[in-house]
Amino acid sequence: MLLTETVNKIGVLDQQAMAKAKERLDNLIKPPGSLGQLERVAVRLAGISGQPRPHIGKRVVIVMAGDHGVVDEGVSAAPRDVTWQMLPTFIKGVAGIGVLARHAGASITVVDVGVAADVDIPGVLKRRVRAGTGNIAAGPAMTREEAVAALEVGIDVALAEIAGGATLLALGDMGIGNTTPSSAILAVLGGYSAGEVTGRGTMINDEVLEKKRQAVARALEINRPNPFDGVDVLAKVGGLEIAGLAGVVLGCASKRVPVLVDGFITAAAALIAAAIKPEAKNYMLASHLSGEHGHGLMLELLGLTPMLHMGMRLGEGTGAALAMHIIDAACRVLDEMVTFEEAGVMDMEEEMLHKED
Ligand SMILES: Cc1cc2ncn([C@H]3O[C@H](COP(=O)(O)O)[C@@H](O)[C@H]3O)c2cc1C
Ligand SMILES: O=C(O)c1cccnc1
Repeated sequence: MLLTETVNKIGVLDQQAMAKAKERLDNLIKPPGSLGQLERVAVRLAGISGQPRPHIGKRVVIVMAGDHGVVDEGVSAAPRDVTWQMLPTFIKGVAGIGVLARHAGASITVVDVGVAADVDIPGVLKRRVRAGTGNIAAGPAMTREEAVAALEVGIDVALAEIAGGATLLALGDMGIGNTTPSSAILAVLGGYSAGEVTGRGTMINDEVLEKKRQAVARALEINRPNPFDGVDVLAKVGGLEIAGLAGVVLGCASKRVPVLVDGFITAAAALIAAAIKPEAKNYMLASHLSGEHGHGLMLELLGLTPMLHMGMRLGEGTGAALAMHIIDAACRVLDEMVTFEEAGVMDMEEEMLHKED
């Protein structure tokens, strides 16, 4: 089975490459640690790739799309059909992710893992496991077999991109209603109540927010997901695009390729991947802190520090695409800055010794 095979390949970070990267950063012509998180990102990339001076070349944003039965509860400000209607705009490069991916030199791969409408959109990879999930406020989102199939779609897509030369993948989501299952996932895996994790998604009003909280509470009550079984949580209160994205994380981790987590929905997918295989967290980088309430709690559970604080709350992979600029900057600093020795600049320790003389 592709899932088991992939999970078994996921291991620890390369400590030797990290130590070498850290040593070089400490010897560059600057006070130690003065480039802050940029340095920590560079060290993490070294540990992921196993290269003391990592190079990021081809990068791809993978946008997974799926629909959600829970939309019937009136939890979103947008109608279900917006899910499929957005897909051609991704392909044309005119949506938020189109612009930001282009700006970051990334291509976009759009995958239909579970759109409800009977449509075929040119340019979209059709890997539909089922036409939308069941309503989680009334029963499970999908069967365990469907959850595994959707996870494997994600693994398959990630492995194909990596085989095609991608050295960095970013997660993007499209699915009206998907902040509801994402809230439910956070509640189960973080041990929170529905009230603590449910936010405004597409900027819903107070009345809709209350309905959404109740839908999340009912989803937890009716389905009783097992927090120690990531696939069970995914099948009972997840989503098809969330499953696909969790699969992308596992695929990247199995190939030692860094994966950029975007906002609330992709972080829910990252939580599922981490519940399936805790070491998968090693290969994740948090791009930004979303404006969606609860995203910070997810990143905390994952042990990730976001690079950007932009108040973005769109999804689609937009925050992840923007953070690619930081990834590039981190690699270039590590590779292109010179050491005290290379520059013939007296290093700080040496100077201290002189002062003591
Ligand atoms: C036009 C439009 C474009 C989007 N692109 C991403 N989302 C984001 O909003 C949705 C989640 O919010 P909720 O759970 O409140 O429905 C997802 O599709 C997510 O990708 C969009 C939403 C809309 C309306
Ligand atoms: O954090 C996100 O990515 C997000 C938040 C609200 C709606 N859609 C996406």
